[in-house]
Amino acid sequence: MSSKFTCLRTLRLAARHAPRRTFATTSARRSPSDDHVRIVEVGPRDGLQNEKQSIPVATKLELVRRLAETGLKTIEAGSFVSPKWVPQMASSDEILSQILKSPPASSSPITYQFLVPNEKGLDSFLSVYNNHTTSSTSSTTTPKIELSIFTAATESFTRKNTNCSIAESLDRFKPIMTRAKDASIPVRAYISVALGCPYEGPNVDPHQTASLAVSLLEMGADEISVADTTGMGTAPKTAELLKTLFAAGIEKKDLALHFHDTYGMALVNTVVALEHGIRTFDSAVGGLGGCPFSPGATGNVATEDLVHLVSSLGAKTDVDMEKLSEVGEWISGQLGRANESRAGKATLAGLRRGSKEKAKL
Ligand SMILES: CC(C)(COP(=O)([O-])OP(=O)([O-])OC[C@H]1O[C@@H](n2cnc3c(N)ncnc32)[C@H](O)[C@@H]1OP(=O)([O-])[O-])[C@@H](O)C(=O)NCCC(=O)NCCSC(=O)C[C@@](C)(O)CC(=O)[O-]
Repeated sequence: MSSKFTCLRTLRLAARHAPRRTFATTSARRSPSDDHVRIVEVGPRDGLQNEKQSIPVATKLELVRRLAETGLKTIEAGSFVSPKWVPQMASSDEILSQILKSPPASSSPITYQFLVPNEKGLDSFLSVYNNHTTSSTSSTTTPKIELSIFTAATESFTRKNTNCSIAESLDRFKPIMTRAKDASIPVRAYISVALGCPYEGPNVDPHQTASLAVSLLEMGADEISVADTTGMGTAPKTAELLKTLFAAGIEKKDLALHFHDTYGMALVNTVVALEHGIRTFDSAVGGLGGCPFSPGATGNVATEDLVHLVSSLGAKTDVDMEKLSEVGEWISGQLGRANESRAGKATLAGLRRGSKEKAKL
């Protein structure tokens, strides 16, 4: 154990002082062009995992189907974690199976992502995945599937979330990475609580996040999603974190940012990240979400608000704002919760006004 911590400390020091480095990965990285922002819609997973009421699989699948029609190209659809820890995600095998069996209709190919915390989760995932991706299946109709692993920038959160230390979480990932690469499945890696921890407070050392990102990229991760799980992030902290990541040799195209909007700072932090050249962001339709292991943290930044922000800056997401806003309103109604997207609600109000005026003519 102590040697792993020593190793992390060494990496951390290296991240502080090292010249820029490059990482070899096996799959093509996404690098959206400068005026294009890639959105990873996490509503069906991060958005639903914390809901206390049981949500029918049909509703989850309907959410995925409706999101697929909006122009979103990456949707996180479930997670193969322990049902004792996160009961809401227990149906992820069925979700994956249905997506593979009858992919939701969409105008362009969609990538679906699933979380796996350990080899047991990977086994469950692969038993469904391999069953559907036999040689008889046409690769043009099979949707793209990716895996996500997750760790955190503080020991306390890692322990609460995954019942292990940070070093142990990295050890768990090594066989997952090897087996995923053998199956040609890209792997995304999350680093939670990078801008504030519910157990250790708002000041999380950005060098710790940089060290972890370096380890995960060296292990073969195709993308690092750096998460502000608690929403404690601010504009200066976001800028400092990004500068630290870049100084450690991590490139813009390696990174996604994942903001929760607990303090209403998510869009401000997004602008800071855009100014630093980041072009991939995670969000959840209707502002759904919250992590069961981050008490008090509220939803992800709403996808509708993110799309509106990006378009207000003259950049593109290829997402149909009206369709997306309808999805946010629909899923909020299904869950009996308020729609948290201001831009979504404003868009719908505008649509209703427009149709009333048309009806008068
Ligand atoms: C990581 C473990 C599994 C370790 O959990 P553990 O209890 O240490 O594992 P274990 O190996 O001792 O196993 C305990 C029981 O769980 C079972 N088990 C063990 N693994 C699995 C599995 N994969 N699938 C199904 N079952 C599993 C295992 O079979 C056993 O069952 P029992 O013998 O007691 O009947 C557990 O801590 C866990 O599932 N945690 C869930 C963490 C989670 O889902 N958190 C939310 C997602 S992360 C997040 O939201 C943050 C993110 C990504 O959005 C970014 C951000 O905003 O920060």
